[in-house]
Amino acid sequence: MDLNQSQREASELFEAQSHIYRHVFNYATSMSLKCALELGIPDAIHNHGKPITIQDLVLKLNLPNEKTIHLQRLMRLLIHSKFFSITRIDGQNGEGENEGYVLTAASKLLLKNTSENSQNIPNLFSFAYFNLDPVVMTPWQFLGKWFHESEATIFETVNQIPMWEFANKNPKFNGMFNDAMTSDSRMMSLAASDYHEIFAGVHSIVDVGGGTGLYAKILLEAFPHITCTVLDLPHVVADLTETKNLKYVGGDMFRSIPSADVILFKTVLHNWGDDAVLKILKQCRETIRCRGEGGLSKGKVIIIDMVVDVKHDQNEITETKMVFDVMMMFFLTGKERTKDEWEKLFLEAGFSEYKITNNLGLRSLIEVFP
Ligand SMILES: C[S@@+](CC[C@H](N)C(=O)[O-])C[C@H]1O[C@@H](n2cnc3c(N)ncnc32)[C@H](O)[C@@H]1O
Ligand SMILES: O=c1cc(-c2ccc(O)cc2)oc2c(O)c(O)ccc12
Repeated sequence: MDLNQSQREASELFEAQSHIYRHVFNYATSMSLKCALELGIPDAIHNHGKPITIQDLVLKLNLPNEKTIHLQRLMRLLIHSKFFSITRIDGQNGEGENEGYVLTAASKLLLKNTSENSQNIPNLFSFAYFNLDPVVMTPWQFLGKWFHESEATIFETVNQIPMWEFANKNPKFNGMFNDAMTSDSRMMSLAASDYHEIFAGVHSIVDVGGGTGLYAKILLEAFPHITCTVLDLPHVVADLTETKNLKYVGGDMFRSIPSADVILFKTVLHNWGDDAVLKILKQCRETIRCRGEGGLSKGKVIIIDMVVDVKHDQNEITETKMVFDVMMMFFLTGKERTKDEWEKLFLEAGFSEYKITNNLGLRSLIEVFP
């Protein structure tokens, strides 16, 4: 059927309305996901060991029977958002056909961190839980206000002090943030064994801003001959257990970075603006130069962070990288960088070459050479 001009305009506006509603209510999907995590739905489905009917799910979650229909509707949204899937179950004892919920790749990553599911098995429960907590979500309400104010970040507009200081003063926030970052680091175990070439000839690593050391442990498991020093702020590394080849140093990367064959920054440099990153990279360049003069291997810097690539990345990946970019800007004065933006910093800091490996999903591994 041919549409006339006014029908075409109306259709375009209805589409625009739908687009607006989808984005205005994006938070409803996030909050429904949070609800599923609070209720323990992924674990209940996982522990059932086979597709679970809505009736059994209500029982497992200890919910009142009258909430069955509400749970079913929550599940319908989360199935549509690819967090769960539904499959047919052949009825037993002549009960006829039924349907059961199963996990998807996304909900398998959201199982709670039980002892059965610990260490290096990827798990993003703590990451999701932290980012859906009111402490993290509330400041987003004040973006407009922040644009009129003089604080460097929205975190300061809302909490009066920068985030790292806040973490130092609030053990609960510090614990939740570190757990979230550790949970994000677990994903790295999926690619560690691909890095034989990258870590060939490497005997020592300093993981700068390495948090509680999970990524260091993943690397040491894959390359046991290496020794690793994790440098982080004193309140982050206090009371952590060292091993023969894993040491912790409490300090400030802007003051001093211990020397090593590899100076590693995993999701650290995107927390900072260009001036701060340049300062850190120049310091790394100097450390590497001095090692060369001392007859040691010159070494390299390894950065694990996002590289924004609108031309080649899928739309969903680009959107996520841009969300991280504004999150880094509003909360930490940081940014997600394009290849050209990274290159400019490397050259300005005195490095001559770099190589990007893309096998970490949203993140890339960048080797930077003197
Ligand atoms: C986003 S987290 C990344 C942690 C870890 N690399 C990971 O990927 O899980 C950034 C880390 O930088 C640390 N950090 C912030 N300022 C620092 C400083 N001045 N010196 C050393 N570490 C710092 C934080 O405490 C935090 O652990
Ligand atoms: O996923 C995150 C979240 C944060 C974050 C968001 C809001 C806050 O009030 C504090 C922290 O920070 C992150 C971060 O620094 C990082 O390097 C990776 C991920 C996240």
